[in-house]
Amino acid sequence: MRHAHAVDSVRSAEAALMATLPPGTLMRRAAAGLAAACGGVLDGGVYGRRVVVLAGSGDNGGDALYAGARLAGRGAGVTAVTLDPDRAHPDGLAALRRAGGRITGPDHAPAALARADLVLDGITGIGGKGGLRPRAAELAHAARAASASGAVVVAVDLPSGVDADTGETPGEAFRADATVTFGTYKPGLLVDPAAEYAGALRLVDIGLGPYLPEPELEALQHEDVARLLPVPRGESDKYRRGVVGVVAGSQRYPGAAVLAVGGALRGGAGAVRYVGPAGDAVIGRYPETLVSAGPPAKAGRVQAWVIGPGLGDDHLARQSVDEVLACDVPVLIDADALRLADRERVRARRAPTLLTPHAGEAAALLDVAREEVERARLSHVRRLAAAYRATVLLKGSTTLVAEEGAPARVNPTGTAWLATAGSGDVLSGLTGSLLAAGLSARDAGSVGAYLHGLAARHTRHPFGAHEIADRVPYVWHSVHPRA
Ligand SMILES: NC(=O)C1=CN([C@@H]2O[C@H](COP(=O)(O)OP(=O)(O)OC[C@H]3O[C@@H](n4cnc5c(N)ncnc54)[C@H](OP(=O)(O)O)[C@@H]3O)[C@@H](O)[C@H]2O)[C@@H](O)CC1
Ligand SMILES: [K+]
Repeated sequence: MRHAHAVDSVRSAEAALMATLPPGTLMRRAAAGLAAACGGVLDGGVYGRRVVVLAGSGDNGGDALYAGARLAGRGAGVTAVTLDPDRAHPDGLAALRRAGGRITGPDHAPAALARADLVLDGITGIGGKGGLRPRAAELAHAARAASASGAVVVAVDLPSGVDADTGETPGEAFRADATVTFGTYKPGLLVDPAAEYAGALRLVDIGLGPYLPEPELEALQHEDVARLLPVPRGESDKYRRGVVGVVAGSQRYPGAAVLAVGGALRGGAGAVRYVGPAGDAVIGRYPETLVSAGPPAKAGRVQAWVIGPGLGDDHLARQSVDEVLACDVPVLIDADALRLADRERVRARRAPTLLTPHAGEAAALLDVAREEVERARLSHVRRLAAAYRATVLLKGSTTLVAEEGAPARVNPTGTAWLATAGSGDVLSGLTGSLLAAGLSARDAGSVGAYLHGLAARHTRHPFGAHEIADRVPYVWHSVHPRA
């Protein structure tokens, strides 16, 4: 599992750890890890390469200057550009001077950057507030130009200008090829739009671990998913493995039913029961489906319901949403059903409810503009989870799963190729199937998003949504070969 902690937690852990160590130890650890990581990103090694350190006035600049000193010690030509020469980290400057580095002011930045092989962004880290101020923004522009001419930009702890806690980018920010972060990930490194500025992530262990509280955010890795995947046992039969009911599709959109059932068949439940008017299309593609014309209340027992893809909003759709919400089993609410599900009824449910909106649907439920949700995804997914007292999976470039009282989850496997018609229908079926197989709403949401993203990454693009469903068994096997 990858963990991300809020700035306040990092600061408290740092203070507790620092009290046990000689002064300067943590910065030395950070700088050593940073310098080693820089060596790794420079093809052909450090010796003789031109490094430009952009140093702000806080400890983030200190880290960058100390790392610059180490790189100079390994034979790099290092120039530090201090944003404010009178306030730059004095010990860091002294270390760099001793190692043979040059120190200059912002006026000389364009010339230095034009020849750089490597740029270290040490303007702000977790102490940054708001978008970059004008002089720092100019350096970010100059670094972008250097990057376009082939320099590698490495952000120190965070790309300067992104919000560490929220993943928001309130103004100008650095764009990095890689970010070397210290002690723990920060939410802003994992959540878009900021995550897009961070490039490849590298964590340097500085010993904070024992002092960190519960994370703000976590991201499942292969081994976590392998542990959570439902695996049939010797005594399993199709009912014990779980039956997932799918209420989807309409005369107008039969394809949504086919895609949701396609996802559901690949999510580990023992059987898929389809309820709705698209039974012929579903059976034509997936003859193993148990089909009934409806309504859901008469369809027979299921361990979880998925309702919404292509459902429409006619009388039948409303009745189906009512009946499904009345069931005492987990329910996944997607697409059209999000609009039809009464908030108070969802809040009153005792069995788990999982809402799976994209940004536009989440915005409509919260009565805000879509751009607001996209700008601050983490806070909006949390607001929605609180408003509905439910688990919420917010789809998008970095899919998030939130539930009150637990760390939010961010999906690390997403790809922009998933922005294709019907992709959400497959996800809802797949995730509902995991619910029926016994996973909690939070686990089902995050495992569903993980497999869905991974399947897309392993499908040749451009692809149609049904191909994602077809690819799930392959990635399931790659995550858990023995299951
Ligand atoms: N915690 C840990 O465990 C460890 C932390 N470590 C390191 O310390 C870093 C935190 O250092 P920090 O607290 O000194 O703050 P930092 O990020 O340098 O920023 C403050 C400076 O930025 C400026 N500034 C602010 N906003 C700005 C803006 N929009 N645009 C432009 N400038 C802006 C602000 O200016 P001021 O407001 O003072 O005028 C001030 O000069 C952390 O990220 C990590 O790298 C490691 O060494 C080891 C362990
Ligand atoms: K930085």
